[in-house]
Amino acid sequence: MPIRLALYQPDIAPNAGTLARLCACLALELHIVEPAGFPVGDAGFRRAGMDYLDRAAIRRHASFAAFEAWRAQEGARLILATTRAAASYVDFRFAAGDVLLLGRESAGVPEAAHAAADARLLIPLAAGARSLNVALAGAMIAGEALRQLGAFPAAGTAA
Ligand SMILES: C[S@@+](CC[C@H](N)C(=O)[O-])C[C@H]1O[C@@H](n2cnc3c(N)ncnc32)[C@H](O)[C@@H]1O
Repeated sequence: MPIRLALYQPDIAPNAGTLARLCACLALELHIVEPAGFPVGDAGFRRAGMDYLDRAAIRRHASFAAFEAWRAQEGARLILATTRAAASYVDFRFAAGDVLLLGRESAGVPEAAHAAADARLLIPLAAGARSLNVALAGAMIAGEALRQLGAFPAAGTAA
């Protein structure tokens, strides 16, 4: 198991669909911490995820507490992507099984999730820039983690 991606109460269905497609293409699990701001089966989610949704391993957790119970069972570290971090994600050593948590588009994550994280990582941005789109942030950090772990799917296996 390389890393897992997790979304904290995502607001915007096409972003979640884009990340579901990313996870399907990179053979990563996607965990969604509910409540999301859109229903299961949302048209924007399906449009962005396309047919990749059929092969995406998506697990929904009813609450952050339920997500944390699952993570404790897995013995996995929680790695939070946040604009409130000081440490750049490229300087972090990822480990197999890490769960990369992405915040909601409108508000990031609450203090409890921030405090629960084993590490908080920043994608450094140009002066004055507030944040990246959540799907782009997830793709950048997942790419670095897979590079470090040598865990990209073998070339030529894409369908
Ligand atoms: C649109 S941003 C959220 C902005 C929100 N106002 C905040 O303060 O967190 C959505 C999510 O993308 C990720 N993200 C976006 N830009 C980032 C950056 N420069 N470094 C780390 N994570 C970032 C974070 O997980 C963030 O919670």
